[in-house]
Amino acid sequence: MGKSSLKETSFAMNMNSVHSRETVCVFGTGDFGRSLGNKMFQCGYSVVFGSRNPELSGLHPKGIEVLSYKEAAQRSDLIIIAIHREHYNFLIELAEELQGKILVDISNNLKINQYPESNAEYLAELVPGAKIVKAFNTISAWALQSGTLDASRQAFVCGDDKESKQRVMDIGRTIGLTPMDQGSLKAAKEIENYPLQLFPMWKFPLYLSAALCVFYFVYCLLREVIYPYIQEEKDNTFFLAISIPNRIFPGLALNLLALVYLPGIIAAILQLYRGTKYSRFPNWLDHWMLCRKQLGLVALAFAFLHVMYTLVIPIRHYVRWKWSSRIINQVTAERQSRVSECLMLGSLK
Ligand SMILES: NC(=O)C1=CN([C@@H]2O[C@H](COP(=O)(O)OP(=O)(O)OC[C@H]3O[C@@H](n4cnc5c(N)ncnc54)[C@H](OP(=O)(O)O)[C@@H]3O)[C@@H](O)[C@H]2O)C=CC1
Ligand SMILES: [Cu+2]
Repeated sequence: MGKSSLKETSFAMNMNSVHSRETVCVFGTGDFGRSLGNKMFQCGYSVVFGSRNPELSGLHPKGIEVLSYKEAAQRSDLIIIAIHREHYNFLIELAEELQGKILVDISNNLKINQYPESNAEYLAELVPGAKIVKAFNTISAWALQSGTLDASRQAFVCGDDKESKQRVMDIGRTIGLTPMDQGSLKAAKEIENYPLQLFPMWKFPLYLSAALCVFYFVYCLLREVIYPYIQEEKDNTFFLAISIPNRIFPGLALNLLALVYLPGIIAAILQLYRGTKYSRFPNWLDHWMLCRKQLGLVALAFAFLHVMYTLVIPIRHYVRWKWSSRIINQVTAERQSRVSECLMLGSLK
């Protein structure tokens, strides 16, 4: 390591320790405020809570102070608002204390697009003198408490003031998250919708396979049931239960598998065409690439169904064979008994 890089490292460490002693204020001693406050405290920040009833909120590690909202606001220029949007109103009265400070909005809603504006923009309207940053809303209180952040380290951050955003991202990094800058405060609405979108990457694969399924089914229905009926008055409706599905499933599985590989090829061609691999893919291709795993899993599910149906078919054939052999046995047995009856009658005459 060169001398200059050593110097840089020690400078960075000094910067870190300066950051670590920074005081952060958290408004609200609920689940999330407590978890985030404790986590920041563990990571070396000095934490002050603001609460309606400072004397009632116990259970804080030594060294963490709980004050009234007004007092707490005066202790730091960075305040994390761990309160539900519905209770933001009281912040208007604190406008003077909050003037010029960084307010971090971490709130979520219960429904997608519940309010016309995002919670962060609403906060900006209530406290126009403050710099608002949206962050940490996709991190759960439970994950912060239990330390199981592996799957959800990404913390989306947005805000209009670059410096404030940077400070919030520094806190995120210090407590072990991976902050992702999402741009200006306009992105807050989208970030607030993230936790409410269930399995966002499954939507496209599921809709696509449903559409393909319907298409193939109608095609097979026309070809194997309706056409023979019109042409030869043949009733093939019994194909509907097993034969047709079992023809659709492997085809679907193969088609979906092809769709798993196709975007990679398109992307490669695009990169060759553009002559660089560092430019962004168009949105549709990006989304397609991101749901390849889900497409592959749906393909696997169809392949599995195909296996199950294929195993069912021999059982069906066996049952048919068993019935017909029983009938044949009965018929031959009856015929034999008739023949022997006739023989008996003949010998009697
Ligand atoms: N829980 C979670 O996992 C996550 C929560 N969030 C967001 O964090 C915010 C807080 O959530 P959470 O901690 O779970 O909620 P809680 O209900 O546990 O806490 C909310 C806190 O808000 C304070 N508060 C201030 N004014 C009022 C009021 N008028 N009525 C009621 N409470 C008031 C209270 O603190 P005090 O009594 O000290 O005044 C209360 O403890 C929400 O916006 C939520 O969307 C975001 C991500 C995850
Ligand atoms: Cu097969």
